[in-house]
Amino acid sequence: MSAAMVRLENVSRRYGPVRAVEGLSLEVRRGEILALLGPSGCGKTTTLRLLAGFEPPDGGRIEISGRPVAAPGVFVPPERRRTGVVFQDYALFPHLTVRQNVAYGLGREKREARLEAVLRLARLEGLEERMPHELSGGQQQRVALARALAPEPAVVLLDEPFSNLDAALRARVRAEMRRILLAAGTTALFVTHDQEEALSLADRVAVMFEGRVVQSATPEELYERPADRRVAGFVGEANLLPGTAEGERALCALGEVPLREPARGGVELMLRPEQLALEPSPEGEAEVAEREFYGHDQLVRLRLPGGEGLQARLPGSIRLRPGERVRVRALSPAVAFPRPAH
Ligand SMILES: Nc1ncnc2c1ncn2[C@@H]1O[C@H](COP(=O)(O)OP(=O)(O)OP(=O)(O)O)[C@@H](O)[C@H]1O
Repeated sequence: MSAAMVRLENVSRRYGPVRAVEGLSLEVRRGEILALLGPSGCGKTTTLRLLAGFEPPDGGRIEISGRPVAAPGVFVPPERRRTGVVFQDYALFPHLTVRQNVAYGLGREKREARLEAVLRLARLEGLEERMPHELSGGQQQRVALARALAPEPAVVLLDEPFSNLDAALRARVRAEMRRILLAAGTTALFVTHDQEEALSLADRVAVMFEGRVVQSATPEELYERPADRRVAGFVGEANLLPGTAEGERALCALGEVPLREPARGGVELMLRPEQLALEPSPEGEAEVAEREFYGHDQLVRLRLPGGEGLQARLPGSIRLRPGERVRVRALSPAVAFPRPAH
């Protein structure tokens, strides 16, 4: 396993009575792209600012490349942390050309060779003499990324890097950014509130709620084995059903369902909509309530006899009508959470 390039240990930051970051611990490994994912106001931007050194933490320890940059009695200023920052609005210098923007912050000795390499890496050849206002949003973002990468930082920090781009452009720019970061071999941490962005771009995702990280995992692990119901609902759509676990399986309104991890007693079962298969049957336990057709697939809302709702994601070609009865089967094991206390 590669060493941690960035380490935050029990870091806190308050603004008056607001605990923006509270006991946060997190590691970013050398060469990985980590997404810090959480709802608005959970402290993502504050974490990024603490890492960049724009403000000091109230407590805890931050290390970059094995060196403490913030700890009791230690505070290394931003320009000596070896971090590159890509701001949400890119913050390009409007009166400087693309070349001058990227060259900013490069020492004179290394400048020419490194500048050409970074411009090529970020596919900015041919745009070097343009001014920022003469560029598209995606191109501006590549300039901001090139400027951050130019001094070969230990870690690149990106704040909501796609929020200024329209939806159609986002997926393409995302793949492009991943390609550039991988080619640069850099360690990167980006913050986002968009689960799709986090899952599709990052090697690992850290989910943050109320100032702390509650789970760090690969995108697949996070989606398939969320730590609790809140993470489950934040990283995707989650069906939650009460059940009784008996080791490797559980009993619930769908009958017997296999479990990912053995459990016993009262549990709450989590099944993703695409884990459910439906079969029309007059004796089926569920009734089709609604159907949303998307072409490539469809979302079918079901009602169980106890009144609980369920959602199933199915190929668009399967025809089901509201009012029809269906049998519901789990195609893969459910995750069992402890039953919430009422
Ligand atoms: N300079 C500040 N002064 C006072 N409160 C602040 C300051 N900066 C952030 N906060 C508060 O700290 C909390 C965390 O803010 P932060 O910007 O880190 O969240 P975020 O997860 O990045 O949210 P968003 O996705 O909306 O940008 C919020 O309640 C915010 O209002």
